[in-house]
Order: sequence, then C-alpha cells, then structure tokens
Amino acid sequence: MIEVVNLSKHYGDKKAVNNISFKAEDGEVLGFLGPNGAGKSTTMNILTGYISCTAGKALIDGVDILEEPVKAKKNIGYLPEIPPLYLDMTVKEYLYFIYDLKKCKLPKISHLQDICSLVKIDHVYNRLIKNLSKGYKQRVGLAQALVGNPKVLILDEPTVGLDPKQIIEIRTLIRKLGKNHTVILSSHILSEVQAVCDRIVVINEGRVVANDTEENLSHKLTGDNKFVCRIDGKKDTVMRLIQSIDGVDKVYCDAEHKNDICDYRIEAAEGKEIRYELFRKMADNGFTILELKSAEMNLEDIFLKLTMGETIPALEENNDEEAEN
Ligand SMILES: Nc1ncnc2c1ncn2[C@@H]1O[C@H](COP(=O)(O)OP(=O)(O)OP(=O)(O)O)[C@@H](O)[C@H]1O
Repeated sequence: MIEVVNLSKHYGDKKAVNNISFKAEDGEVLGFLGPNGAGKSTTMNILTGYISCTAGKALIDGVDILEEPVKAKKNIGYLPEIPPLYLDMTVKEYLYFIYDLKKCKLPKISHLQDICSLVKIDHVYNRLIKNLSKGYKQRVGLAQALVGNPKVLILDEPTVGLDPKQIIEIRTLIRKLGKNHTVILSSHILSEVQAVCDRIVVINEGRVVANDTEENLSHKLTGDNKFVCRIDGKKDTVMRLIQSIDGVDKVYCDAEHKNDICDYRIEAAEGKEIRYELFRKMADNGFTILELKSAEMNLEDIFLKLTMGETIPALEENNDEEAEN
C-alpha cells in the first residue's frame, strides 16, 4: 500500500506540492494525472526516495521512505519515463546486474525466468538491449522494476513513444501486474488512465483536486440534474413543454434530425426530479422520448474542468480536514 500524508515540497517560495494526501490500496492501479508543472514528478521523486519533502510523509507498505529508505525501497519497483537501461548489455546480463544491485534473495534463475515470461521477453533474453525495439526496451524496463518482486510499482509515463500495438500490450501488462502489485501510474494521457486505472488522483498547482473513480468523478461533476434526450415531436412545442416543467432551468436543442426528431440538453435545478413530468408531458402530447440519459462527462471534460479551477464539494471538505490537522 502507498500512503501519502499531508505531503509538501517547497522550492523557496514555490509550493511544488502543497499538503497533499492520498492512498493507493493493495492491488489497486492508481492514475496520477495533472497538467505540466502540477507536481507529479515531484511527488513521484519523493515516493521513490529520490528527493526529500518539506513536510508530511510518504509510506510504502507502512514504511516511511525518508526514515527507513533502504527498507522502503525494497518494496518499490520504479520505471522512470526513460528506462535506465545499459544498451551494450544483453537482457540477461542486465537483469543479472539489477538482481545483484538490488541484493535480491529470491532464486535467481527461476525468479528472472518468471519475470521474463510475465513481460514476454524470454525470446530476446540473449539479445543486446540496443538492438531491441522501443516496446521491448520498455518491457525490459518493466522487468527491472519487477526484480525482487516489490509490492509497489511506480510507473512514470510508461507508454510514451510506443506505437499503438505496443501501447495496448504494455497497458494489458500493467493491468495484469495490478492484480499482484499496488501500481501508481503517472500520465498526461487521459485515455491511458481511463484504460488502465481503477482510481484517479488529479493534481493541479500542487494540490489534489480530485481522487475517485472516473465514474464517480463524472457523476459528482455533472450532478444528477443534467440530461440529454432525443424526442420525436415538433421542436417548438417540445421546447415549450420542457420549459414549462417545474424545476427546469435551461433547455437547448443540440441537434435536429429528420422527421421532427431532435436532441435536447436539459438542466434542472439542484435536487429537482423532472423526469416523471417530462415523460407525462411528452406522452400527453403524443411525442415519443426515444432516449433519455444523464449528461455525464468524459475524462477529458473532467480533467479540463478540474484543472481550470473547479473543485468537487466532497473533496473540499477533505482538504479542509487536512488543513486543520
Ligand atoms: N528543483 C526545482 N527548483 C525549483 N522549482 C522546481 C524544481 N523542480 C520542480 N519545480 C517546480 O515545481 C512545480 C512542479 O513541478 P513538477 O516537475 O513536479 O511538475 P509535473 O507535474 O511533473 O510537470 P511535468 O508534467 O511538466 O513534468 C513546477 O512549477 C516546477 O517548475
């Protein structure tokens, strides 16, 4: 498990990381998302013991990375954005070298064989790393992170520069690794986080602005009061009928299809249930609701909304609690 508690890192007056707290539970793949300069690398660097923090703590499987760095680092496998490979070594030489460097105690040959078959590099075991494709180099990078079977994997932009096929392969592999490891994956790529992660922490200007599943984030940001619907009926009459429903704040016609079929976006007042009335009014006028769904946001919308200054009420409460502590 990874636990970050009231962590701050200041560079002079600059608060690169400002009192952030989050957890990644065992067997969870946590996406760490934020725009440039948000504080992702700073947090990763603290988590891996590369730099110290100004305040707070980071625990790796219950061990404080600053107080007991050697013990904590035994539980971390780290894949930086550029894998730390020695290109003139073969895969085998390199993994043997990492095994010794990490002072690994597991049975050498079988342990390395298990890793190689997991990340599917057994058939390039005796090849020089410099002759491997970028995707295979990335797999070798993952293999070195797995030496010693650490509980926690920290992956920094693991698919940058790979082709689409390699991206899918590495993502599938990360999901598989997530079954037996706690994984933190830092990424700018929204679809990647969406495809791979169980939960998302969004960081902006050094503060956590969201920490939830994509589904819950979308729900919290959209609320229960925005809908999109497709109705078969005369547009002007439909608009008028919707506007007349108690609780409807706004209605827009988003698209007009043929035969009087239109798409509408409806915003209702907070806490007002308008759907029953909507159904009744349309039915009474002989109009048909072909589709009605909540206007949920996709991850891109969520990310933009959060990093443009919007916070989620539930999260603000948590931040207040943290500030008080
Ligand atoms: N050594 C340093 N000295 C001064 N300021 C720093 C230092 N390292 C980082 N910063 C600042 O701290 C802030 C957070 O930087 P950080 O590299 O953690 O962001 P990031 O989210 O990883 O961004 P990117 O995605 O661009 O790598 C930035 O404003 C950066 O300029």
